[in-house]
Amino acid sequence: MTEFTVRRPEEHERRPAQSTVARALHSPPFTDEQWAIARDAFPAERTWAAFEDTRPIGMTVSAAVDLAVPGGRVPAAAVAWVGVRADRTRRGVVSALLTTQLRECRERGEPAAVLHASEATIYGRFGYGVSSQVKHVMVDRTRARLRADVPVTGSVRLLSEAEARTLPRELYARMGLHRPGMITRGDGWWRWNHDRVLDRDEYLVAVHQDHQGVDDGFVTYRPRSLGTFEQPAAGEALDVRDLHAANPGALAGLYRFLLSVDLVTKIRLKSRPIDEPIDLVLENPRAAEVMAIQDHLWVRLTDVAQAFASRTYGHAEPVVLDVRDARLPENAGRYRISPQGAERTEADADLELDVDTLAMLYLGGFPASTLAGIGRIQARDPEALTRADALFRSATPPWCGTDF
Ligand SMILES: CC(=O)SCCNC(=O)CCNC(=O)[C@H](O)C(C)(C)COP(=O)(O)OP(=O)(O)OC[C@H]1O[C@@H](n2cnc3c(N)ncnc32)[C@H](O)[C@@H]1OP(=O)(O)O
Repeated sequence: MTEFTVRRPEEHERRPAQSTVARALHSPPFTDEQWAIARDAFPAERTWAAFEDTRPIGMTVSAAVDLAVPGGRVPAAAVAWVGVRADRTRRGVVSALLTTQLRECRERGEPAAVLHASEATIYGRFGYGVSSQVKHVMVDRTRARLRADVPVTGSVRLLSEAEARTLPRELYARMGLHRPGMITRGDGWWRWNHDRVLDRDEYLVAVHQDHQGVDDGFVTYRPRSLGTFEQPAAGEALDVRDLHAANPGALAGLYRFLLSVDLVTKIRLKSRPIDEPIDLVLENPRAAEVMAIQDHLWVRLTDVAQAFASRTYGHAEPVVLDVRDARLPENAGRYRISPQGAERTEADADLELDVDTLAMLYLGGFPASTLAGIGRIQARDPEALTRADALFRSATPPWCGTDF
């Protein structure tokens, strides 16, 4: 088996390394135009590549973001572009890359790494756990009518091409990280995931403005013909890519707008919050069908003590967790969690769990009692599960809302 080394790519090696991952993800290598954006969006100082001699065979990269956690936020690494050449898989390349990246993340003072997984079987072994789920919803517009009691708090306007580039950025920043799991979006994110996509795929942007004239929500969407030779009159589907609203009125206004677009028979909303009430605003809730529920944000706590210190807790008697972490053993040990915060302790543990399961608990997406019920938490004191449920609960289910 060939040897490989993990290191930062030299400047001239970055594009070949990135193209290796593009190939692993079954995409063509980057064009000059794509690379001009990608080279800034995925910074050199946050890239690791694996080389056989001078030939790249795998890569991972991350962007610096803030991650919203219950009651606060933490600096985090948003990991992307993980891949290994198809003829060099299953020989430990990604294990070496991700272990290096996780250690760097911890040393850099980022207590969490986050990602969206191509497959749900890859990342658990590296200590990542599913922290939020999403639903994909298809609305049958031919049967969907808004209930009369859905509030009207403003109006919606379509943006010009120039506004479509700038206004969503300002709005997203102004709305803030209002749910655990949300992340900040840097300039590189907007150039790669928004501007480039508007140009390439002809997305449109609509903005909701309240009665006081304040913009408070936006949706990025595009029409897609459903017509075929057999069914030429199938109409259009509206594919919703990005939808954020600062309040329920703005959300309802954006739904109202999408439902009003002529010639449309289907509205496809991808990766929406589990608790989003798109069905409940309709006279016939079954006109909004959940097509899939999926894992979305995977979190890896690289510095458990710092991560614990960065969030707030609900009201309950304290609980002591014994955390196992073979890959980053500095995290292993017992932590006492109380409404006042978290601290290392020598006290006996109430609950034992691996660090990937801790990630499921951390943002409040999965109750400790559920995780114990499926064997992911070992409870020495079953009463402690009720306390942990209350301590780790989040006011809203976590949702990332940003693809990266
Ligand atoms: C955040 C993102 O970018 S998600 C995108 C991830 N990339 C892709 O899906 C692109 C296509 N796939 C690939 O490039 C590679 O197969 C990768 C990155 C998934 C895995 O890379 P490899 O170098 O083969 O992984 P490596 O050899 O280190 O395997 C480590 C372990 O994970 C297991 N593993 C690796 N890939 C998978 C998989 N897809 N499903 C299940 N298990 C896997 C291996 O069997 C091995 O298990 P072991 O520790 O019990 O022996």
